[in-house]
Amino acid sequence: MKIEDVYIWDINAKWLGISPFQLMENAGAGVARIIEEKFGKGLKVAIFCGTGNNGGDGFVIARHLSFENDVTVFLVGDEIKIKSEEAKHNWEILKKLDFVKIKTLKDSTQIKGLDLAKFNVIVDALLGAGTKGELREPIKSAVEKINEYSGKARIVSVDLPTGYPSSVKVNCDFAVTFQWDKEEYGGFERIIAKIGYPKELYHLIGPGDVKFALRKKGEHKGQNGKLLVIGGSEDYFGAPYLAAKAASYIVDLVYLAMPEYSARRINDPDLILRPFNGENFIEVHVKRALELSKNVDAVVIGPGIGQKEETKKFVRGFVKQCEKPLVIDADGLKAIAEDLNILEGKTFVLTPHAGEFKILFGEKPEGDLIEKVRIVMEKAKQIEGTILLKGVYDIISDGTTWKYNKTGNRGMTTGGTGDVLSGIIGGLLALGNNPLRASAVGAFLTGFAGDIVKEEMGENYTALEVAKKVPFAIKWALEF
Ligand SMILES: NC(=O)C1=CN([C@@H]2O[C@H](COP(=O)(O)OP(=O)(O)OC[C@H]3O[C@@H](n4cnc5c(N)ncnc54)[C@H](O)[C@@H]3O)[C@@H](O)[C@H]2O)[C@@H](O)CC1
Ligand SMILES: [K+]
Repeated sequence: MKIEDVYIWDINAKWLGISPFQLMENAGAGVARIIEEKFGKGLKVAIFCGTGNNGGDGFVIARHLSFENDVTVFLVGDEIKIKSEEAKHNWEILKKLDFVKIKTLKDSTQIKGLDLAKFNVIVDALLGAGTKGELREPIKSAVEKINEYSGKARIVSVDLPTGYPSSVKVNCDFAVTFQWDKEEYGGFERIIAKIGYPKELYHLIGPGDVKFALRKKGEHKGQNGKLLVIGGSEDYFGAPYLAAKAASYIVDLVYLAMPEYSARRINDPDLILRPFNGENFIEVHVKRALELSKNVDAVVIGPGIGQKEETKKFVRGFVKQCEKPLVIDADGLKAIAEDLNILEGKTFVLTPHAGEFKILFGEKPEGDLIEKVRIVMEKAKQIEGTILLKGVYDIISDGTTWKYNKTGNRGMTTGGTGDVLSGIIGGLLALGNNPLRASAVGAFLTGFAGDIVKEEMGENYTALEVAKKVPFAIKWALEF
């Protein structure tokens, strides 16, 4: 696992209601259990704690070990610097215990004079994942003190050897790392303690994914994404409009390419209209559509584009030559279903519901979540692209991994929510997200926007209302 994944999962775990108190308790209990398993009981243990949450884990370890061992806690730093609620809570408990000795070490001279010879286990709970820059005093002296006993006592680091990855770091026998071994870690022995994260974190999309997908890049117009939406026909003008409108809340610029006939009905200053002559897209339009695509970061094609034979040829012609990441939706899916080979070598997302999935792949995704996942993954692997199967649970796979989404409600069966979804995915692709993340976050945000609308007006709403709540869904996630 990467540290980036852990950042996302921490937020999603909180969203599931898993509290920092639970995690800290499990972390501390896990380390204490491993220490007793490895070294037995009746130990003399020194636990060096910092004032952050790594230190908080140390307070919990002290309590767990105190039952059958002789424990001394060295708090390195001032008690008033213990900031987080969970660390403070565990510190207050510790202070009530008569059988745990506590010594506060506020400066390095106190640390330098310490004699630790009587301890057979030293726990390093000074600093962990929150370390910034070179070690400062008095932490630095505490690290040096611990290292004096390297080879004499068993040294166990909590999460990370304090100081890692710099050269001044605790020289531990092993570190107890939580839940996942991170790819970035190396050069010290690690034992993993699970701390109560459920399997959902691998697959369920939450606000952590959104935060990660929406980090702003530039300060200039156009640096935060340019999207082209191609859709509309003599029969439909609302569908491409909804896709473009939704995307306009995510990227800096949205170009909306539509047949002139229906483009005349659009009057929205947030969008840049690019009308094409006639009533429907036809093959001769491919060249100009490709030119437009050169100026953007991603393209959505399909909403309301219709199913005329000429139009389907246009879609296939465009997709085949387009070099930008693509979202192919609605009637666009029906056009490419006739020749999936044109997708070869492309970066793309297909967004079918179950019926469109059957048209694309000749098989209806049925069964429970796991069975549907199997089918979606298999097809994604086959076409070497990303598929988002829309449903009560949206399922997303790029053929290698899969995600699912549970936001949304019954009201979203209203026409046009699929167009909003494809617009948002397009926007997220234009921001530089990979297709899996763009689709996953797109599904989450669309459903969440729908949930916000439902809160306000019940289940009888329309897709435009969903699009307009997208910024609120994003704001909620970013502030989570
Ligand atoms: N979900 C999570 O995030 C979990 C985190 N846990 C623990 O929480 C730790 C992270 O906690 P925090 O974010 O509070 O960070 P840390 O406790 O690792 O460090 C923060 C503290 O270190 C000080 N500090 C930072 N850089 C320093 C430097 N170079 N020299 C001296 N002092 C420095 C800061 O002023 C602050 O007091 C993890 O390593 C792990 O041990 C566990 O409780 C399990 C769950
Ligand atoms: K540590």
